[in-house]
Amino acid sequence: MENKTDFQYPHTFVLLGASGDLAKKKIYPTLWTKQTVDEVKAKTMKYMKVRPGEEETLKAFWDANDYVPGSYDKRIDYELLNQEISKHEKGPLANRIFYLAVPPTVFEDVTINIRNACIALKGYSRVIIEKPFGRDDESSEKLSDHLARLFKEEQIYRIDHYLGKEMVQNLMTIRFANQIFSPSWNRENIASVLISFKEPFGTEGRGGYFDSFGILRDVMQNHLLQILSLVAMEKPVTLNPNDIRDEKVKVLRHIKPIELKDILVGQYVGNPNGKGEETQGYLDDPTVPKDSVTPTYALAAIYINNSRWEGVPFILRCGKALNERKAEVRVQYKDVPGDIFEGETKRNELVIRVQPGEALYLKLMCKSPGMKFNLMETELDLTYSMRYKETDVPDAYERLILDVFTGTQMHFVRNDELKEAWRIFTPVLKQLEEERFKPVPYVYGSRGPPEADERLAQYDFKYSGSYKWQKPTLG
Ligand SMILES: NC(=O)C1=CN([C@@H]2O[C@H](COP(=O)(O)OP(=O)(O)OC[C@H]3O[C@@H](n4cnc5c(N)ncnc54)[C@H](OP(=O)(O)O)[C@@H]3O)[C@@H](O)[C@H]2O)C=CC1
Ligand SMILES: O=C1O[C@H](COP(=O)(O)O)[C@@H](O)[C@H](O)[C@H]1O
Repeated sequence: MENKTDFQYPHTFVLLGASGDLAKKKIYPTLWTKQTVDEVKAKTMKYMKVRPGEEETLKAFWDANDYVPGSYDKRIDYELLNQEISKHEKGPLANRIFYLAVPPTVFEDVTINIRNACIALKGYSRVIIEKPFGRDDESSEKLSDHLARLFKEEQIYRIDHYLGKEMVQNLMTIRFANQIFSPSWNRENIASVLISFKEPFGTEGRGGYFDSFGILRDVMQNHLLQILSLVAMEKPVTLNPNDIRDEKVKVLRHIKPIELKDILVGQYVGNPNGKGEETQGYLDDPTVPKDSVTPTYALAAIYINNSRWEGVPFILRCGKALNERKAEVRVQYKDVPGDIFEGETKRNELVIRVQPGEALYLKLMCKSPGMKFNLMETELDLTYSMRYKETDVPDAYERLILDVFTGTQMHFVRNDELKEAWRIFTPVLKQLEEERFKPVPYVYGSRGPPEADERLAQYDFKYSGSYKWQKPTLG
């Protein structure tokens, strides 16, 4: 039987929303890393990572692009698109991938028109979709039902680009290919798990979109919850994508909907001593309503009601306009019982740094080197830039788009996962919005609202303040 993903056959990649922000910043640069239209090209060029010597390949890449203008809701335009694609489909097999980088308002029209006018006749048709997958359980289900009427689940690739990040993909390996972690990965040994996302910039004039979603929908309900499920799930039966996603769904089903008492929401205010953008608070963004209560920061404690995790807080924390860019997982072990070191021991912590600079480090206690018998905090450290100097870590979208070509759904969100995620978040989102719950302020460029550190302590995450890291020097 012929291999339908064989790259000798034409694969048409249709980017709906080619002139938009997502296309410009993520999709074209990804496709290139390996488009026509001078307009698209001009907008995109500054985001393309072009290495010396790749100029010819870049030219060939742009030459292979066509731009078909049209309306999202007019079938005739899709028929023209279909004709355009067909021109390139010589030979017996040809596949089509449709990337929907379009606003949610046109989503239904676009998918119906693709289904009615653009389905491949000589190969597979796959659709890649990006969040928002709805804004609550009801709207998400409506969208899922709509898609299910048009496409089979195996044709739908729901992107959560965090699932394409090196260290997120590494979570399963760290957990299930190392006997050292498996026996301690439970409530007996682990005090808390902290999963953080921090960005050092605010909405910068793009608050219009953000304001109707907020950080909980933008980051927590998807990226952070996906990471949580990989950290907490049971070992899958095999590496088959459905076996893995079965386990992710199972662990999510053990989580009750988040309650208001377990959530802290914040909104950034300008820093009067800052420079440029830093002086601007969220409400100063002209595209944001002046009385907006949309959170730009959130911390939530999630409990997994199963025998492995009962009582262990999984703290999800995310925010914009903070002091740094960072995404990481901190698995904090419990205090050593029966301490013989007069309270000097500090908790072990396994840190999985997703970005920037992939790293895995385990904080542990050692005797300080030398004659004394003092304890000191130190680490076992795997820093990717040091250990894997020659390896180019691909961008999340590069991996994920390649997965679509090859039909690998392991790193994509299945319909039932999405349903569970909305079940967990919808009640609290509704409550926050219906009560117009006021977020606590935090200063642009800070670590977030001071109240967040109090919450961390409340949820059994201990910060010692004494750990000092010495960056290894070469030689
Ligand atoms: N391989 C590598 O590249 C390694 C790098 N390092 C670096 O060393 C430095 C220190 O390591 P780190 O693991 O952060 O250890 P720390 O113990 O210094 O800090 C742990 C985390 O606690 C949070 N924190 C800071 N202040 C408080 C507070 N008052 N209350 C509660 N939480 C607080 C910070 O995160 P937040 O601000 O997000 O709350 C911080 O990341 C970091 O810059 C780290 O990147 C360390 C080891 C290996
Ligand atoms: O999905 C989103 O992610 C980006 C952050 O992605 P990263 O890969 O740069 O960490 C965030 O800026 C955006 O608000 C959100 O929608």
